[in-house]
Amino acid sequence: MRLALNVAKYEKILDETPAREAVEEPTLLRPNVTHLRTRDLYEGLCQTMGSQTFQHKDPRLTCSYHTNRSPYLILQPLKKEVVNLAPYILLYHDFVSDYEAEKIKELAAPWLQRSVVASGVQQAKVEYRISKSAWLKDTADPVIGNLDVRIAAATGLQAKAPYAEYLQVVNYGIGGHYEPHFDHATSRKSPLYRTNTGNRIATFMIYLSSVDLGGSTAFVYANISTPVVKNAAVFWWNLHRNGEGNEDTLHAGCPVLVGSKWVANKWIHEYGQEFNRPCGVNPGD
Ligand SMILES: O=C(O)CCC(=O)C(=O)O
Ligand SMILES: [Fe+2]
Repeated sequence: MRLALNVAKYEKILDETPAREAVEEPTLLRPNVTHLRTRDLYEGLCQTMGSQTFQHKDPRLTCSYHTNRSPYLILQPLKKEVVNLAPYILLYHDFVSDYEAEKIKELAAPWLQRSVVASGVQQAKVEYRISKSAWLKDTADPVIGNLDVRIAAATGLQAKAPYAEYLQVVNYGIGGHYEPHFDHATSRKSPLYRTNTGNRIATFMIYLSSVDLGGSTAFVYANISTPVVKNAAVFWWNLHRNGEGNEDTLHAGCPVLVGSKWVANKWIHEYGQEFNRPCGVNPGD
């Protein structure tokens, strides 16, 4: 009885509702920007999710214990994997412990906000970066302060403000991604220069979670993607020794298909590193 009444009720509503005009779906056009022309490469790399096996082809892509002549690392060497030579990309396995990864996420969680990117002199929310992020000062907790010490030991660079940015913690939900971009500023007007410490010479990015599917970091021109290896950290130089941006570092955070992805970024700036990474004039270095 109830069912029959419902059917009659909804048929009446349908009869009375004017037919909706066909809605034309807007076509999503990809802007004609150089790095977006690499879209197909990017999507291909996201689909292979770090399964490239170049390691077998080049003996210079090694795994080793890394002490960097630092007393800190002699006691606790890092597991370093050379993932790519040009651009130079390293993966440090087990760079943080499970406890540290959980602590960093716990400290960041209350402060997460929609991520932004540098847009001219300002910062803007854009649809090509879908995630939430928060900044953590080294004084927020001993775990964060210790991390700076370890990053400095691994890279031989100064990792504390103002020579580096605070730690940026990023969370991507399902569908979260960051399309191909450079970490360094490509314009002198960028807000990155506000601290007067130059451009971002290097990126040190720690994976604080694993992901069930998707989410690898794709290096478009290097033609590799690094899978999300929990507790591992990726390092690369954004700038050549002559201070110019290395365009081969174009990279992306692939869409997360299943799971929740967490990373922490430490961006190291040029100034203060003069004796740690001396300048050079060769545009290839
Ligand atoms: O999430 C990733 O794998 C890459 C993130 C990234 O490139 C960035 O935050 O600048
Ligand atoms: Fe990036």
